[in-house]
Amino acid sequence: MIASSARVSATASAALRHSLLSSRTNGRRVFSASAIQRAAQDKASTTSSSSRKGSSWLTIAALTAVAATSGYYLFSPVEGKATVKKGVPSSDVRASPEKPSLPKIAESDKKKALQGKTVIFVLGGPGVGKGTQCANLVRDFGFVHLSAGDLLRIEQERPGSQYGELIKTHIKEGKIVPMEVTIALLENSMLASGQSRFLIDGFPRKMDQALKFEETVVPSEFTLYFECPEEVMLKRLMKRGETSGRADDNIESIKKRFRTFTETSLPVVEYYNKIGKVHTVSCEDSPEAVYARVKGIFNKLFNEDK
Ligand SMILES: Nc1ncnc2c1ncn2[C@@H]1O[C@H](COP(=O)(O)OP(=O)(O)OP(=O)(O)O)[C@@H](O)[C@H]1O
Ligand SMILES: O=c1ccn([C@@H]2O[C@H](COP(=O)(O)O)[C@@H](O)[C@H]2O)c(=O)[nH]1
Repeated sequence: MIASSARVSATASAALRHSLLSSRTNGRRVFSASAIQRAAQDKASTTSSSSRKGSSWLTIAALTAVAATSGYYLFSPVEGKATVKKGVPSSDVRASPEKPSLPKIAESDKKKALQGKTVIFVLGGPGVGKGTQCANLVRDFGFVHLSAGDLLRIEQERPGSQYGELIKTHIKEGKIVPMEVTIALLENSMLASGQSRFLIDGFPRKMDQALKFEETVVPSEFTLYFECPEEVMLKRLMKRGETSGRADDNIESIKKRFRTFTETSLPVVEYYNKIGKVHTVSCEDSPEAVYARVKGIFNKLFNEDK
């Protein structure tokens, strides 16, 4: 059986519940950077057992949340260690002295905080229904849903983000954003949530991302793969595009996304399939019918007859 969720303080989980934001696109829920920061700050402030700043992982969660919103955590590895150094990201030597100083987050503390976390990768072509099904799993199985695409869109719009422009052009072109950005966003969100079970939606999209995430964050339990013919996904995306406001829900971007998925992301599914770590679900039917299949898989794996 797969590990169940960790205990979190009532205040912290209430803060997290209240701070979950609905995305503009299709009602799916994700942690926004500011929501994570608020929740983590509440969480850290309720922790009396933390003997000194930076010593408990709850504090780490708060720091990573601050880092997530400041962008400092991204691209700041020091000699291979993901540390935050005196508020100056190693890639940004122009950082001004008035920027806040962030204490170091030791790799070993991060590792400890992430130990035993359950991660399920949710993959499938663009518009197959990953977000729709993840929402059901959040409701019924207490998972935290982290959509890599949504986290990137939030980062793209964060004032002052040094990655905004890069993310924007990659998304429009259906290209894959450099993995350092996406992995940092995912890892920060996992740490800040303080929760134990994660659905990582739309990631990894490339083999190197898969290997890096499993090596530096946490190995995945399995991949939930949603299968669907391209013409069905196209129809869904075009319909969603009528109201989503997404820069990539248009025919030109959709074609590019399909190509990237087939050429770059499908090999990830094939890799996990070869080692027996994929559950495939056909997605042509109604959302309810698809969920009945998904639920069947999760009921067996998590031994919870919902
Ligand atoms: N089984 C289904 N039948 C019909 N429409 C569906 C089904 N599942 C999802 N949809 C609709 O299709 C659109 C795409 O679904 P959703 O956003 O969940 O896909 P996604 O895989 O998360 O997309 P993306 O790859 O862009 O992240 C949405 O408008 C959603 O309401
Ligand atoms: O790991 C990831 C996830 C997403 N992207 C980029 O975002 C868009 C949209 O992703 P959705 O999953 O459809 O929301 C995707 O086409 C990529 O450009 C990424 O680079 N890496």
